[in-house]
Amino acid sequence: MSPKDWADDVEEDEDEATSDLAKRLGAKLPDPSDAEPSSTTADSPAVASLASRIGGLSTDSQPPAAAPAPAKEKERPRLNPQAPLFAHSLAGVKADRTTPSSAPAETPAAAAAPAATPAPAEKKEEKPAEMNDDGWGPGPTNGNDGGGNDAASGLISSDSRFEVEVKLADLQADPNSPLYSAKTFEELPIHKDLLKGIYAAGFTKPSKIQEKALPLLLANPITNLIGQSQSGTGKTAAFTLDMLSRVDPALMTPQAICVAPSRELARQIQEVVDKLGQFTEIKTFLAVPGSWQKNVKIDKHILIGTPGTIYDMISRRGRIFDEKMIRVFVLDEADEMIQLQGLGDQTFNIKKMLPAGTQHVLFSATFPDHVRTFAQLFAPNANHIYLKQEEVTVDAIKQLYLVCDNEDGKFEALSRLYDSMTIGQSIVFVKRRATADEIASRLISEGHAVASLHGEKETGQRDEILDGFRNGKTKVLITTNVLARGIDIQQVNMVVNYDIPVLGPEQGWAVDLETYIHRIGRTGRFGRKGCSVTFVHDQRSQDEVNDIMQQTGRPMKKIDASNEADLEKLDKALKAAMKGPN
Ligand SMILES: Nc1ncnc2c1ncn2[C@@H]1O[C@H](COP(=O)(O)OP(=O)(O)OP(=O)(O)O)[C@@H](O)[C@H]1O
Repeated sequence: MSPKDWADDVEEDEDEATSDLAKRLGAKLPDPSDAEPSSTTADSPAVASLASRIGGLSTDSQPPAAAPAPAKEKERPRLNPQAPLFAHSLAGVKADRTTPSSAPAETPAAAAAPAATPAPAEKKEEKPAEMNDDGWGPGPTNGNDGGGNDAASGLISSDSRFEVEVKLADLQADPNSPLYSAKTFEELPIHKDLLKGIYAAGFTKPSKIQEKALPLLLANPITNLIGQSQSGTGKTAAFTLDMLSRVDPALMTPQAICVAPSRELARQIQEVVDKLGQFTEIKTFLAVPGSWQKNVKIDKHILIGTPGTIYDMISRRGRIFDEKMIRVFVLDEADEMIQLQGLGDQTFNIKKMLPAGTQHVLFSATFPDHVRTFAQLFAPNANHIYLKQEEVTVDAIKQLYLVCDNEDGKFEALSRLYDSMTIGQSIVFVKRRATADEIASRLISEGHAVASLHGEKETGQRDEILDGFRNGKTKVLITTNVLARGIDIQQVNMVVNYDIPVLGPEQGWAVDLETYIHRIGRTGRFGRKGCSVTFVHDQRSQDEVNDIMQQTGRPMKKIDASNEADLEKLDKALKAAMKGPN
């Protein structure tokens, strides 16, 4: 894999800052091939080096978040008491809104895992890799969305239960669901103009992560937050409402930055911020390559973008925006954003330039143990909301694997799936860009509405392809890891892992569990159901699937592409997934 290929999956079109990073990464990265990178796991020396760099950051001596250094704080802009959202809307300071009585304390200990994990239902004994004979495996081994009730938790476990419909309201009333909420948005410390935006977006109740994170995020004094919640459970709205609450609309300069690993995700986040903030005066700016001009100041309140571009802007020392005005720094997909071989360098470089007292907010569906250490160094004294390992995947996503004869048999199986299934929309993940293009053109020649998207395409073309998929013009998107994280398209009811994601050579090409979890999380969003189908074509890929089952503690049902009964069941499951929870 060439250094460029390794780096450019996520930042391929970044400018100088990225090429510099790519050069530096290049020195360490072997295996020239055209594979798209998976997020990489830093090994111990890397951890040590990163930790030492964090230790040397000028802002590292960030005060305990709850008590920003007074001297530095004085340099910061003064609050505008007239600002409609700022200050008055924040938790604990809004006189006319009662702070929720159950708002968690501000100490990390008080906000640790239990905050995200209400009294767990009685656990069943785990038997990760065993299958039932009923064709679709057992219900959840332990769970967070149905307490073992297949109808509520996922797709089907027997035909008799297949028709049971579970509504979003049911899921939000189930204490074991990540969508559960004991509260309403009104009970949370959110300004009325933002409430209007929330209701206009169609949200009626907060999800668990929103309910838990918002009081912590909005409390004063400002405290950092590291928040983990399953894919598709509403993390974006949680950090978006924090940014919207903390900027002063009267100050026409960026005051919050959100970084994401891909331009597609940055665009999507910008849409969410614009939607939730539509009844405010707050404006956003998309900071991706080509979107800004040197020496032209940005007068918008919230910057959302990829880290190479934002670092490039910020390193121009006030000519694009004044970094001293930044109050909130959000890392979406934070585990990826702080990994050394991913986007870590630029993210750390941005952090170094921000004033003391900036709130650091890190969100992801995955925080592997070694990354938690980084995260805690990056966001000192943060409140933590972590999931237990067995809670990381949602049961609403039925995980299957499909056995093919060999590598060539994978395309035949895929083609068969699309010929015989009633598939709404689906995303197929492959390792190499060339494979994405090749599969797309073969499926197109068979008459399917397919597109491919990867890091080598022009940025404008990438936007057009994703928009086409979002609005249903294309039904199948063949892509690489560039879309593995964050992309939210509710009608996607199937994810195919045509190639199983693996880590780099330094990790012995081991299964990339985090990428697997994020990939399958493109379906089954916010209470909807979905299927993931992982292709197995030899002993190695079978071992990888076994490894995934073992690590997630979730069984995966084996399906045979040549078995009509299996295909029929998959078809039924996909049809159920298309109904959605509402
Ligand atoms: N309170 C809510 N009520 C109803 N829908 C919601 C609510 N909060 C978020 N959603 C919807 O849920 C979907 C998933 O949300 P979002 O994209 O924020 O998930 P996420 O947790 O960031 O997932 P990922 O880990 O994949 O990035 C979105 O379509 C969003 O509009």
